[in-house]
Amino acid sequence: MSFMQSLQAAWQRNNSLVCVGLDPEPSKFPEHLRGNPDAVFEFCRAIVDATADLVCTYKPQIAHFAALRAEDALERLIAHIHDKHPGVPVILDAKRGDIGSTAQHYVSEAFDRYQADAVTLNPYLGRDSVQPFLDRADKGVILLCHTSNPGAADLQDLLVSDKNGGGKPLYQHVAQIVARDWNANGNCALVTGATWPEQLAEVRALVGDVPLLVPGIGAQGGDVEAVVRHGRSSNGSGLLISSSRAILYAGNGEDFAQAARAATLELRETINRHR
Ligand SMILES: O=c1ccn([C@@H]2O[C@H](COP(=O)(O)O)[C@@H](O)[C@H]2O)c(=O)[nH]1
Repeated sequence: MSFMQSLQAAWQRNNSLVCVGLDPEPSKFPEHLRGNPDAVFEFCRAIVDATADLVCTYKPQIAHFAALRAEDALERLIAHIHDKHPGVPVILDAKRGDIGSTAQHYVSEAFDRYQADAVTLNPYLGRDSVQPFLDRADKGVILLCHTSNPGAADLQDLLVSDKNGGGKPLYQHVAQIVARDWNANGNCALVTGATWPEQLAEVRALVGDVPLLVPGIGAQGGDVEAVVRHGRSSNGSGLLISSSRAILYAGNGEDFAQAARAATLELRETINRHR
């Protein structure tokens, strides 16, 4: 099954638009895991096993593993998700982007080494930097459009001129070229931050039913109701609403995974109330 088919199936099967972000931070782990040499894997595996029936995707952020020299834990974690929770796609949040020859290695990193189903990319280097990913029609290609951070406006809101002399913000141009030109294989999605609901609505209006990965609720303070109202697709779906810290660190005792489950359940219900 392709990423898009798995995503559609997971949206329906789990009645969920929740994407749980897997961002391990050992200083926030519960006491009983602290001395464990495999704590990163054990922590993330417990979260996954406690939430897999409530989510549409998982999104491990690669820097959180690489900084800890825990890339092998990330490989094992993704293998575990595929093995024990088949049908829940994994997005490698890597935000890659480079010239074509190097991009091929990033393709291999995401899809061969880590066996991810989709990867986040920075579109700033242009079409040829993304093409090797687009060519993997079975894999998801998720392009930064309007990110959730305060500095997103510094560059992404700058007006760019089109061929007819009209102007529009860069993020709208990204949304349009991805939906119109880069999505020939139907495997593209866009990152649009929850903290910018107006821009989210503008992107949705430009891209039809292209899926939107929406980080920025929970710890970053985005409003779930506004995200759903502005971002849902024509059938009340089309969103991967991502939360990491608010779910991972909902509890810090021995029952941390159950606390994460309760937080995921609550988020799923809040989202579904507004769909
Ligand atoms: O625009 C973006 C793109 C990616 N992220 C990533 O999502 C999570 C958010 O974590 P929270 O704890 O839910 O705030 C994190 O991995 C970021 O690198 C983003 O926040 N905004």
